[in-house]
Formats: sequence, C-alpha cells, structure tokens
Amino acid sequence: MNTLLTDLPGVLLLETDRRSDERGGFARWFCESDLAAALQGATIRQINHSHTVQRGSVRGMHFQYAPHAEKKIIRCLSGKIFDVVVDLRKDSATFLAWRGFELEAGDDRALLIPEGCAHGFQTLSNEVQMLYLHTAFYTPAAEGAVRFDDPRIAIDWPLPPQNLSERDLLHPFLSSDFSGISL
Ligand SMILES: Cc1cn([C@H]2C[C@H](O)[C@@H](COP(=O)(O)OP(=O)(O)O[C@H]3O[C@@H](C)C(=O)[C@@H](O)[C@H]3O)O2)c(=O)[nH]c1=O
Repeated sequence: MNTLLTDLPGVLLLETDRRSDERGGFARWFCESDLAAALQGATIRQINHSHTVQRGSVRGMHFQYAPHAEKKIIRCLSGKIFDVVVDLRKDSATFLAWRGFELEAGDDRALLIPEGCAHGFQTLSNEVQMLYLHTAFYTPAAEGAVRFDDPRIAIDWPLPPQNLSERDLLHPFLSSDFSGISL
C-alpha cells in the first residue's frame, strides 16, 4: 500500500496495487500493519456503507467531537465522487482550509481523514456507493457538522449542490469567532 501525504496534515491518500489475471483482480484494501503509522494506535470500530442515487447530491460536512473523534477511511465502491475534507483543528496551520479529491470505483484509492476534520462529498455520477471505516463508534450526541456552503470555508463544488438531507440543511454557519475544535 502506498501512503501519499496531502497538504492537509494527517490527510492521506491510500493507494493499493491490484494483481490482475484472466479472472479479474485482487487488491488488499485494509491492513492494520501497513497502516500502523497512519492509524496511530487507533483500531477500526465500524464499517459503514452508503448509497446515493443522484449525481450532484451532497452529503456532509460531518465529524465527531472528542472523546468520540475519529479517523475515517473513505472509499468509492461504485460511481465517482468529489470527496472534501475541511480542517477544523484548533491551532492547525491549515485551519479552515478545504481540499477535494476525486475517488471512483476501481481506482483502488482511499482517503484517510483524521480527527478534527469535517468530511463530505458530492456525487459526480448516479448510483454511488461508499464504504467507510471508522475508528470510533457512531455517537449521535457527539456529532458535529459544518454547512456545505459555509462562506468562511467556501468549498467550490464541481456541480450545483442538490439533494441535501434535511439535517445537512439545518447545520448553522460557523460563527465569526469560531477558532477550531480541540481534540
Ligand atoms: C453516520 C451514521 C448514521 N446512522 C443513521 C442515522 C440516520 O438515521 C441514517 C442516515 O444518517 P446520515 O443522514 O447522517 O447519513 P450520511 O449523511 O450519509 O452520513 C455520513 O456522511 C458522510 C459525509 C460521512 O462522513 C459519514 O461519516 C456519515 O456522517 O443512518 C447510523 O445508524 N450510523 C452511522 O454511523
């Protein structure tokens, strides 16, 4: 597994070699040992799947507060997405910076998102399936979110955002004195 740094500290692109033969292919998508340095002692607690029907749909931008903060490993199983990470970490050199990464089925790429970063995505095709590996249990009381259209973050979505959940439309904008979350 190749672990590629991005310019957001702790956000990693994970690339896997695929062995192909006449039957098709085989790739190792998760190895606790290969990812030991990236996981920093955390273990995978939950594996989740989502299905999004329509191109242009946006889900996000979600995170969990400490002590339930989590790393997530995100992979696209079907279709194509624009995956977005926002750095919300207090005192981070890249505080409030966002980055977008295209992930698509068959690319054998995943994105590792560290604690303190919000995550969301926009579907670039119909019929998108996503796989999530989480290092913390889903804890509704610890859920946090920022709006997909927060002006302090100004994410440049590739398509007009649509099909947001009621919950995602209710997230408040960041206050002008928001200075980040502590882990
Ligand atoms: C996230 C989550 C939701 N749920 C429930 C709550 C709700 O009834 C239903 C759908 O939840 P949501 O609307 O929050 O689903 P969704 O908007 O797809 O939430 C996901 O968004 C992306 C961007 C992420 O990064 C994920 O970690 C997750 O937060 O599933 C769980 O049972 N376990 C979970 O881990």
